[in-house]
Amino acid sequence: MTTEIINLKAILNLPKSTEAFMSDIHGEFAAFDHVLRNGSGNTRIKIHALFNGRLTLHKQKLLAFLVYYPSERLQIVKSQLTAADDLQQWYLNTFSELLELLKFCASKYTRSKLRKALAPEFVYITEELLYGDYNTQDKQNYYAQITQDIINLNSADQFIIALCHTIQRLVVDHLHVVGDIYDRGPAPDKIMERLMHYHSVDLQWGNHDILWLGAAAGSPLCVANLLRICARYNNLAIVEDAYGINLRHLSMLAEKYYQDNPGFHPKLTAHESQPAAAELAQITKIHQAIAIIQFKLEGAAIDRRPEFQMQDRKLLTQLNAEQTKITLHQQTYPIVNGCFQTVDPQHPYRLLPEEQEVIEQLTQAFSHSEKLHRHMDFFMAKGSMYLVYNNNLLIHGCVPVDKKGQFEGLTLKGHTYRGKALFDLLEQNLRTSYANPQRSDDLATDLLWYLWTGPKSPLFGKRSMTTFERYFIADPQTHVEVPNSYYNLRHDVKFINKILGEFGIDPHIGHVINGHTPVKRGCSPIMADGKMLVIDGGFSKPYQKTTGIGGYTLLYNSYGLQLVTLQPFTTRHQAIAQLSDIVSTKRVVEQEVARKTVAQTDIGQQLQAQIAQLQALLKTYN
Ligand SMILES: O=P(O)(O)OC[C@H]1O[C@](O)(COP(=O)(O)O)[C@@H](O)[C@@H]1O
Ligand SMILES: [Mn+2]
Repeated sequence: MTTEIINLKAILNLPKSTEAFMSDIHGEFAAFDHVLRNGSGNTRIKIHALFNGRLTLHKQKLLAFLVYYPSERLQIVKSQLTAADDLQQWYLNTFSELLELLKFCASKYTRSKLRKALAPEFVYITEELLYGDYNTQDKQNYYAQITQDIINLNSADQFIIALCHTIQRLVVDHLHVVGDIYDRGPAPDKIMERLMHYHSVDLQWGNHDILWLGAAAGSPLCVANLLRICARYNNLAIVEDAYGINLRHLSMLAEKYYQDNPGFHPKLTAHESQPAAAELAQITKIHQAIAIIQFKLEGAAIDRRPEFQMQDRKLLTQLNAEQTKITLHQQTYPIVNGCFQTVDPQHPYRLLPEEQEVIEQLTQAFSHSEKLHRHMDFFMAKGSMYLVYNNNLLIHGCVPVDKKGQFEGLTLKGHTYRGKALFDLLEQNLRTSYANPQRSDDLATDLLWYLWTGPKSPLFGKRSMTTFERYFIADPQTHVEVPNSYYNLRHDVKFINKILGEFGIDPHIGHVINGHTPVKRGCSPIMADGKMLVIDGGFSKPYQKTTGIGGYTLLYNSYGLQLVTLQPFTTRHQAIAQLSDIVSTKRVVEQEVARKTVAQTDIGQQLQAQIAQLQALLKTYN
């Protein structure tokens, strides 16, 4: 027991490990993967600190890229070093550089934690090489023998790859993803797989993630919205190929009722090539079919849930009899790109029997997709509406408030839920709905759709979503989505202190960390004297025009908080070939006066409680 107390106390004195925060990855797997591999720029910094003066900048870069992409870089090196002796020398140099770097990265951790991070087959050898005493002649021969054996037994590449992966793993100890893994980009499923294999992660749900959780939970409203977005961004392959959901019935319905319509052509990013004509026509028709199903389902949900207070979003009722004009807030606008052929002016929200059949079949398919469930189970296990972690509050969107900063809420059965209670209510219902995918229009399931688009949804954070107006009305004024007052008020320190207090965080030391709203070019992601940080920097390609950068990562280590700005990522191949690291600047948000230790973290608190328990036990035994 005494040894355990000594061990725990020793851990408390180690420097606080590094947390990384990212958000709004929006399906951009390659960029996300690159940032994980380069430890948000941290690896380069460590290499520089360790090798400056011994390795040229170019050699440092080569070492960094070996750590990020070991297999690919090994191939390139081997194709360049054709003489056996040169390659032999490269292996020897590389072993020693990587071991030195590994030791440096591991200095914050206990030996036992490092052991767990090593590839099992190389644990013994690595520990011998790391902790050995190189000075004595016998030992030197022994190490020379080990390294030579690794090379002779053709294990050099595997050993290097294993060391690189361990370094990648040690540079960032814990990752937070503050929402919106899904939608717009091509590979959210790959991001989920990567996260499922990541050593330590938590997730806060974003409004887009809710659509996928909702689809798996049996919500036709979420299914329709997510399919519409996939069609809009030419990403239906995610649904069909990644998650194995058959869109044939939807496609047949679309083929029967819809024609070409420029308002429903998919949005393509600069590097994406235009789909072939037949495919383009098919996507455009599906896009219309599912949008109309969505608007019909939404009208029915609004009627079913007067407590959501969304009556003003029943726009199909505002069309004139010919469906050529619409009246909103006493103003009449012409309809552009109209496609209301399945909408009965007398009963605009009634689905055609075939639409009903299609959406039921699709909802079934989503709630039965094995792979989607694997990903969503992980989202449920690691995810939440908000997280309090080391005195920081992590929320994707906002805490809804009125103009004066008073918490606004949702009233259900006479009770108003606001502030933290609103988050807890919504999370509880989400968990209920996810556990009961066979229910499709109960309150818990409808609340998932509310999370996506409701006026008091903390994940949406705007008065109303103007999807209908964006498709069918030309006047851009109707497209404006009015943000919750939170977004004005969050620049103010007092307001942020109030939010932190609501979630039980000491306002003197805490921060709020948000994603969701891309930080526009020229605007600062650091607000309220550094207590409010917005980290949606534009991983999402369509939003890079607005932000001018490729994303942010926030790092929180023993020295304080730093914000890393990333340049747009092109492709993995190009990154490796040109050694282009996308980290551009690193800004210190807050610097600790003295280096923070484990004792000052949440884990430190738990360890202290354990120590106290052990000490009490020891006393009773003595
Ligand atoms: O860029 P698009 O595809 O028009 O989407 C716009 C919609 O996305 C939203 O901004 C929500 O997505 P974000 O969570 O990424 O902001 C809606 O408020 C808006 O209606
Ligand atoms: Mn969002």
